[in-house]
Amino acid sequence: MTAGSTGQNAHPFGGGRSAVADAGLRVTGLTKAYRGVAALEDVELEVRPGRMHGLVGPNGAGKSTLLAALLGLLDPDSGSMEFDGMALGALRSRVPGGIAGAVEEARFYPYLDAEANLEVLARLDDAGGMSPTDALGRVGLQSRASTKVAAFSMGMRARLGVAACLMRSPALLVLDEPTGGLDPGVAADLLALLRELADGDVSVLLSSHDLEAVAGACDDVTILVRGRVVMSTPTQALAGLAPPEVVLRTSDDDAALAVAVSLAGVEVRWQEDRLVVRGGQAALDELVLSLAAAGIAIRRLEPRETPLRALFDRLDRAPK
Ligand SMILES: Nc1ncnc2c1ncn2[C@@H]1O[C@H](COP(=O)(O)OP(=O)(O)OP(=O)(O)O)[C@@H](O)[C@H]1O
Repeated sequence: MTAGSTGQNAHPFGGGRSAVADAGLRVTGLTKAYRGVAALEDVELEVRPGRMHGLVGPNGAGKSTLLAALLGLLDPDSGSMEFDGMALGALRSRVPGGIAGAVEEARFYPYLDAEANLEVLARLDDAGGMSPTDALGRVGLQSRASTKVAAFSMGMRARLGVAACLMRSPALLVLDEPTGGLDPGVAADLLALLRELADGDVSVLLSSHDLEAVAGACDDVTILVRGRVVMSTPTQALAGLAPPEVVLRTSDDDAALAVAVSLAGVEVRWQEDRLVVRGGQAALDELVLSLAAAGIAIRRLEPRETPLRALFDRLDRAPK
């Protein structure tokens, strides 16, 4: 699917939006089923102005369905979607200050250069926003304006997709898996670009199944599992929600087990021939000090998973 847009005249790009009551995006009770099978169930989502918001969930969680509904590419069965306090359905005019984005990857003519591709879009979709040249500059592709898109890497295509959206001067940029298929370094660069936009005047809503990457870049995260929101929180609050499991190897694992079970806040179990412990940072610090005091040397203390992965797995396993 290609870029879609909704917008309104009342709050053009930039100035004045913060004064709007109910500013930003608010989704309430959104439901969508495909042939009777629920893809979204009673979804609530809020993206406040100037924030970068990650929508995270495993495959099939409903992320693309939700973003497609926001971009007007499919109709939900029920619920409401409002932007700056106005129903999205009523905002399908192509004017600055609305929502722009892409579900699935943005597509371009491979035999045209980057600037020509954006010029085609500008002619088709006179959004009155940034010029192709300015949009290319904004995403760091100014030196590639005359390069045919056929020669573009996936990272450059992703940036060009962002540039296409920026030509609509959106207040909210909606991107489905923008880092999907990108090498970690390229993905990090793209997230840094989106972060810059969010630090400017474009709120960003992006989907991903990489909770770590999202948590590192976004201000807020909403976790969607099987069509339902299971958590929506500032990303700072994620740390410590689910302490990770840690593999512990010592000079005397049997004695270490006895020490660990005696400590509050530490869960310990054997997994095959290894000790696996789980606890918050303070509890693990206490374990380390207690092992040292008992004359037990620590040979390995290594997370088996990141805290966010632990959280994600726990939410994914939770009963419906
Ligand atoms: N056009 C469709 N027809 C029927 N079922 C669909 C359609 N699109 C999505 N679904 C189903 O709706 C559910 C949510 O799909 P969706 O693509 O929104 O999830 P997602 O979180 O974006 O997954 P992924 O990360 O794999 O893209 C899935 O069970 C999917 O099979």
